[in-house]
Amino acid sequence: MLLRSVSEFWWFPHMYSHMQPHLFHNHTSLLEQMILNKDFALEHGIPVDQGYAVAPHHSGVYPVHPQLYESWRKAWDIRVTSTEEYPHLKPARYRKGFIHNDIMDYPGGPKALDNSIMGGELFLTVLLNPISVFMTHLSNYGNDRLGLYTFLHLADFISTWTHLQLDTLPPLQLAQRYFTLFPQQREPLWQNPCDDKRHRDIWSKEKTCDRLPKFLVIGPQKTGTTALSLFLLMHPSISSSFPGPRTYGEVQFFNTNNYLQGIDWYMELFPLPSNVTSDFLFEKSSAYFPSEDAPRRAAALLPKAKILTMLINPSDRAYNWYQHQKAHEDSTASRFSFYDVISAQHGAPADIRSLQNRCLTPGLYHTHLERWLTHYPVNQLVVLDGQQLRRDPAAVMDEVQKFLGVTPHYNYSQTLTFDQQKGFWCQLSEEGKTKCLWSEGQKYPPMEPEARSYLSRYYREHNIDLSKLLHRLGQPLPSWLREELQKIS
Ligand SMILES: Nc1ncnc2c1ncn2[C@@H]1O[C@H](COP(=O)(O)OS(=O)(=O)O)[C@@H](OP(=O)(O)O)[C@H]1O
Repeated sequence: MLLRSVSEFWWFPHMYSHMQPHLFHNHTSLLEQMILNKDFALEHGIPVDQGYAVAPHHSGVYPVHPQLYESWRKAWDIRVTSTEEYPHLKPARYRKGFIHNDIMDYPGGPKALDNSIMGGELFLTVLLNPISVFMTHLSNYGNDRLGLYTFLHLADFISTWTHLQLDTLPPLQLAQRYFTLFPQQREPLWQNPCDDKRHRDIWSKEKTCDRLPKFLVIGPQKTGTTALSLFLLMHPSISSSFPGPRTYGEVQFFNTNNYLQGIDWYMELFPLPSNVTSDFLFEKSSAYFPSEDAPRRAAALLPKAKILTMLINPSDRAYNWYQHQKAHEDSTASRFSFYDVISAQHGAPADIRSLQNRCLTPGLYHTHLERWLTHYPVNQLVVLDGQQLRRDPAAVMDEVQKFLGVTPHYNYSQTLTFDQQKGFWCQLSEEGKTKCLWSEGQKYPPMEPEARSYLSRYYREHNIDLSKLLHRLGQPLPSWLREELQKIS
């Protein structure tokens, strides 16, 4: 009987029966189940080209199960789903859409019917959202008579009490309209699937949130973050991410398009800790510090993480960075002197202005720290002194251990040694060998006085703001900042 009326309803382009995709870890078997269903549909002339699917039990869409997205696209060319519950489970009117792997997910409405038609939650959902999607289950609603009742009355109530005009479109067009209305929602904001039991329940049992970092070293670049990472890894309870692909060993998840790969991609880059409570995973991506996106995204996924930042005099940082670019044969850095780059004015060629921007902007420490502090509480962020790390790394590492609360206490003064030839502190192995970061010491000449005084002036107000911020945070002023402030007075 149903097959005779195929043009009257939409087929369920999913797996055979009502299977939950997050229970299938293996992509191939998930796909097989979908193909079984599709073969059935094809055999009986049921249309399968609508590009729209809903996940049974809301499983696999959010928290994202990449296997589902892959199979959906391969088997059914799914382009849109209205499976609900992203990223906040309640209330319904606050739900948002997102796009992952080119599949659009936009929010649906309540599953359960309550007394919310007449001015309640259901009514508000329609009133406050230009687009609402509702699903009903034949079996849930007394063969859907209750569903019919509810929506007829809802429409009635809305047309009686408001000037809203109700309209409808097929799923794909509706989703397109949705993301035109809310372009800012196109990008997902990943949250920790283990923070909410309801999310955990519809997440694969083979995945674990233990593979997420407990702290981040956020940079900025050229302040000594690689040395800090090397020293951190000497601690028996601390491990880092594996080297990220294509980003010079850094993961760069929160600040780049890597973020769009999803959290499975991110978690794969971490080892499984042997002891979840005492092991500390971290990653260092020094471009996180000045990133507009990183603090918001990091705080959504890792709200409890500790944030380590290392600062040196921003003028020195700019100079080190420029020399680094030059050593890596950046064509603009090779053609223009440091002074030319930092002092370029508005009308200067675009390439030099772009290099200038990348060189100077990370040094606006106060601005970037304030951004991190709008997303993380003060006690989760520490500002380390990069100049002190160069002079007395054991003291900095003691401060870091205390801040992280990592055990056992590791004695860095016995395991770090100063290499006179290289001019840096290096790791001393048990066999008495030294492991340094660079094979040679610094190769470039000191900064010219003209450039230094230009930058001192350039960063003056920012340094004053930074000192006020550190004061507010109860964190000591690094020596370089004191020196810069003395120049002002
Ligand atoms: N112990 C030790 N060994 C080696 N290098 C040390 C050390 N402590 C601090 N530094 C300083 O670190 C500077 C490089 O900073 P980063 O590691 O943050 O650079 S990067 O952004 O990751 O490329 C690097 O800057 P350059 O000298 O300009 O290369 C060093 O001055």
